[in-house]
Amino acid sequence: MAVQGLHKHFGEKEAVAGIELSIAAGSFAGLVGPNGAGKTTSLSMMTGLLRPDLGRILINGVDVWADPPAAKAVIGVVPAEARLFERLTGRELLEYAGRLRGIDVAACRSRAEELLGVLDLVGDANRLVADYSTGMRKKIALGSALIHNPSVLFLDEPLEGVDPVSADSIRRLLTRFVASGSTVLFSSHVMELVEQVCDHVSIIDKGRIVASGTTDEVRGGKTLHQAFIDLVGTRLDGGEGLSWLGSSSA
Ligand SMILES: Nc1ncnc2c1ncn2[C@@H]1O[C@H](COP(=O)(O)OP(=O)(O)OP(=O)(O)O)[C@@H](O)[C@H]1O
Repeated sequence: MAVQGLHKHFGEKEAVAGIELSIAAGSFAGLVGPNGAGKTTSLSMMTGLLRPDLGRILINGVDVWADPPAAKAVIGVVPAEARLFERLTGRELLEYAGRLRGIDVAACRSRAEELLGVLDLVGDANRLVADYSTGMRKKIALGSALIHNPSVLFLDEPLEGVDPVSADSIRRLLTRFVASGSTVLFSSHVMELVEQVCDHVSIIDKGRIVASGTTDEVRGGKTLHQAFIDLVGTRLDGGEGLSWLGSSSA
């Protein structure tokens, strides 16, 4: 997939200021950046949810904003806070997601069972999504985004609020998905995770890509955490102000 000259303003605020990205098929790519850097805005434009002011996004050569149905047919999306059909059970939600994607009933059923198994949700498959925990919601949203076997999967903070066991099942599923030749692009604040799973990393700050390449290139011999701090800078000056904070002051 490729992103060319992507821009977005909200009033005076330039949220995304000319992003260029090129991610090869079969990559496990991470988009990292501080709060407010423009990750969610960029992902929303890439997935056809927010119209760019300028720029193009190409997925398998299809321009997302010139032909949204064709582009959306080959992508899957897991937003940071997925809006799910709360009154369906987990199993029903997966089957429904498959049916919406035009997959026949028998295939939806068998794919849903396999996904429930891999995501460790078999025991909760007949509970309403409204009663799911944060981690279970992330997992069922991921299953719903994968059931049509997309070529590119976009995830916004996929492991936020997810316990280590669920995080591991999500990570394994994504790794398997990428190994089959599909592409993952996800945003995260968790540098250790990105460093561990991603072969491609882009760092975004104030709406601009400040580093992009293989994980080793971007790290440049340091940890990704250190490279990130060096590029983006520390946000809080530890020496100035806050003299009242702490037990030594009255
Ligand atoms: N709908 C909106 N209206 C006005 N400003 C917005 C809107 N959405 C985002 N912004 C602004 O655009 C900038 C980028 O926001 P965005 O949500 O893309 O950042 P982010 O990198 O995803 O941040 P976080 O890591 O905190 O989720 C921020 O300054 C934000 O306040």
